[in-house]
Amino acid sequence: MIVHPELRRAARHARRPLLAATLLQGAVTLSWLAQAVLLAQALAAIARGATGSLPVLLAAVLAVVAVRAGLGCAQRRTAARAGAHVRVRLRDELLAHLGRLGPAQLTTARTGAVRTTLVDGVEGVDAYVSRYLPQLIVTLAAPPLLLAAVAVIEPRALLGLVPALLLALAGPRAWDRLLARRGKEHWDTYEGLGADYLEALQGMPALRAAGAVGRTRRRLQERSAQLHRATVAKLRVSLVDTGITDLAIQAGTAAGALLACWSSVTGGTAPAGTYLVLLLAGECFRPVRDLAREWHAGYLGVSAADGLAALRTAEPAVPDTGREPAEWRRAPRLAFQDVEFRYPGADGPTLGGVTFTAEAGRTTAIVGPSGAGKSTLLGLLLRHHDPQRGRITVDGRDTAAYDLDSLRHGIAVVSQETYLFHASIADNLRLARADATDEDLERAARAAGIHDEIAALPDGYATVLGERGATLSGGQRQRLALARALLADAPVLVLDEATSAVDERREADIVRDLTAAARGRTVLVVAHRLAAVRHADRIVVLDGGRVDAVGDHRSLVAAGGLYARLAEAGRTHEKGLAA
Ligand SMILES: Nc1ncnc2c1ncn2[C@@H]1O[C@H](COP(=O)(O)OP(=O)(O)OP(=O)(O)O)[C@@H](O)[C@H]1O
Repeated sequence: MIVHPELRRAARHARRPLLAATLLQGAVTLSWLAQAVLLAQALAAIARGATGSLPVLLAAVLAVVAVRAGLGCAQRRTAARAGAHVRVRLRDELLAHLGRLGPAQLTTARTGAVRTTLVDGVEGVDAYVSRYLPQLIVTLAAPPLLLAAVAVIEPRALLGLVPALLLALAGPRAWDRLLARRGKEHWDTYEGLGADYLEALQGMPALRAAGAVGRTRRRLQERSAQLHRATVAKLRVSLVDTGITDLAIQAGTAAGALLACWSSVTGGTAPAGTYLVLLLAGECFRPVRDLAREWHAGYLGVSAADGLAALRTAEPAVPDTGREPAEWRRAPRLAFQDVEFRYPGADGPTLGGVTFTAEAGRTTAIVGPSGAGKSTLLGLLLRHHDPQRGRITVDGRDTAAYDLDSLRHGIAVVSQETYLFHASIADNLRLARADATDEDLERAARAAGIHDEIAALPDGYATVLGERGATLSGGQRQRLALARALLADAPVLVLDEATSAVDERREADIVRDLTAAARGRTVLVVAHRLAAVRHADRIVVLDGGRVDAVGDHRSLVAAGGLYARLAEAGRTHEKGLAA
């Protein structure tokens, strides 16, 4: 009888249907009581030899059975509706919260584990809330009423029923803590296995290339065995629970019946009363038995409750307290002022006092060696984290002053890791703008250098892409993601190695077309290959988390610093490839 606060909270999403389901469950229980009364009267009539009233009594029993069938049906429908409501609201709430948490959370949580909580955990909550909770309320309310009825007819029967009922309800509580612990262990193992499988499936090409498929299979087998052991450990405790309840039910029913028979033999109770007590003794325990059954259905919800609570209450890496809508009339100017940032738990700062501006409506490139902090800068602009010192302003206002959703909406991003969904090309593009016309899609695709390839497909823009865009090449995926970002029509466009999978010739063409298509927007580009950014209005050279130099291609090459060395290294690499 574990009532986790998270599950109580979830139940609030469907107060009314749950109340209706509980009342209907109560009515079902009352119908059993009515049936017991009628059967007791029929049995007493048979004992007396007064069979004249039997047809009426038996017809009444049949009517009660029919009514109960109807009530049961309505109860299950109402409970299913309540459960579905809880599921939808809970998933929606969790997804919205995950969206607010941003990528910072997803670098610490495993995707497979989050998926298990969102899908299986929420299913478990549905069963707990819609089936277990109504039965729990009925189980707490009905037996006292039945005991009161028995007390009126034969108080001595209570000597057997009350202790047994108390044992059936309170006995298993001694194991609640252990059961909760085992449940948590089981859930953690289950979540871990889900995450392991997802990772193995997604990383199958890498595993195959590394010849590590066999090793991974053995590791997954061991994890499955671990889950089996956790399930058995949990079942053992659960079985003790059920055993105690069953024992109490059997003993209580037998003791109640014996006491009623003894009372009848000694002339203390009339036959009708004895039959009624015999039948009511069984009815006292019916809700307890039903509760044990529903417990097994809703148990997964109890196990998942901690994980759900952790997900729902996870603190975003940045506070969303800004109220200003990011609705810039013109492309805004971006300014980084003495920005210092250290990742949580990192030894030293990743950025140590970065200052530069990206002028409104211009293209600014950020270049530098691997690990210089380029992606980190872009992450700070999008407020995946906040800097510990310094400011980042957009259109003269601190990024923290903007409403987080609208800030991120105003900045379209294409990163190295594009994400395409198992849907048509058009649907993938329209994620950026649901009301975009076919002409809009085509214009964006042309600018991103992918239109001709889409048009050559038999189904064109209606072509369904495999999961993560599996049916496209890396370069095509990137260009589609670029088209999507252009379609978003955001005043700021951020490209983080957005063309890294495209060949160098193509990259130069795309960047030229893109610059034309993005004219009027403020564009921030990070690229390894300097050829992709040499035409940028301004180039910021970052090294070891500090700005090494700022200028245009010509002046930076002339200055002969890090940029010139990077440009030289790029040229040597190109020659090497050409040779
Ligand atoms: N989530 C994180 N937690 C801790 N450290 C991180 C995290 N992300 C990046 N770093 C560290 O911050 C430093 C800068 O990383 P960043 O990705 O910003 O560099 P970059 O210049 O974009 O590199 P590249 O050109 O290779 O993409 C690196 O040393 C990296 O290890």
